[in-house]
Amino acid sequence: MTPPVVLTIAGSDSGGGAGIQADLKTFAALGAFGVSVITAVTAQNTLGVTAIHPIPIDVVAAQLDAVLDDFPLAAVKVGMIGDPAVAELILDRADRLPNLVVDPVLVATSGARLAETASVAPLVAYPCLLTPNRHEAAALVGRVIETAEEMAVAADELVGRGARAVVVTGSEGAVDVLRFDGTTEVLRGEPVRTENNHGSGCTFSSAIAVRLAAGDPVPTAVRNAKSYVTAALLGGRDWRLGDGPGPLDHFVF
Ligand SMILES: Nc1ncnc2c1ncn2[C@@H]1O[C@H](COP(=O)(O)OP(=O)(O)OP(=O)(O)O)[C@@H](O)[C@H]1O
Ligand SMILES: Cc1ncc(COP(=O)(O)O)c(N)n1
Repeated sequence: MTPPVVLTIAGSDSGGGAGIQADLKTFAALGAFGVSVITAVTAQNTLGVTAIHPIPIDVVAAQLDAVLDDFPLAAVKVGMIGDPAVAELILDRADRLPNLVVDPVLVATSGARLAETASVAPLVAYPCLLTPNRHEAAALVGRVIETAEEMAVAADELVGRGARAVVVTGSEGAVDVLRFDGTTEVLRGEPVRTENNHGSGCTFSSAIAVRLAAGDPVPTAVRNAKSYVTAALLGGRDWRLGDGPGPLDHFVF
């Protein structure tokens, strides 16, 4: 059977745990055919990021148009975009990008800055499904976010700016807050004790995109994606890949 085609527009992680590599593994694990538009090449491993090379905007646009000219897309995930021009490009082609999920990647788990807040700002006002972690949500609304209540207020504020739905993720505590269609849902997952969480946000947003492509309504897609991330965290809990925070086991099933 022909699988749904899901696109990732994101940066490459040479360490294979986050970015394009995590996205394509997630798509494959969950039954979608992945296509990709690379916005930046990072030299990265589990210990940190040593170089970032943004791809020239005309090459980013050429990749996107090559994909759009030949594939029927069922969903699109956006990750690291180092340049506001990439956000403008996505907005320009948005009517051909269904089920748009935007992970506003700003800082890697290792602490390295991957993008400026201004580079994702144009997309935040578009009716997409936005998946900031607490720190990214804080950067977007301009104040510190700690509690689930503060996550809910921030999610509501971001919906007010134009997002269709917002999930603020809580990392290790496994408490996420979804704001969609006038209601707030607090999702309490199983906290996994692990060092290996590199790429959890990339994996989560990619899994949401696949579930939307499969026809799940937004709240179901988010819950299913969360279950998948928990399973992938549990699967990779005891392996050692690199000396720093390692990747998840995307093929845990
Ligand atoms: N240790 C953990 N145990 C259970 N769930 C976790 C854990 N760490 C992250 N998660 C879940 O993973 C998903 C992704 O959230 P997270 O906050 O880690 O994203 P992120 O910080 O943006 O990740 P990244 O920086 O890798 O993009 C959320 O559903 C979150 O609850
Ligand atoms: C290319 C790229 N995209 C996204 C992330 C965020 O993932 P994490 O916060 O787990 O490092 C990353 N490290 N690298």
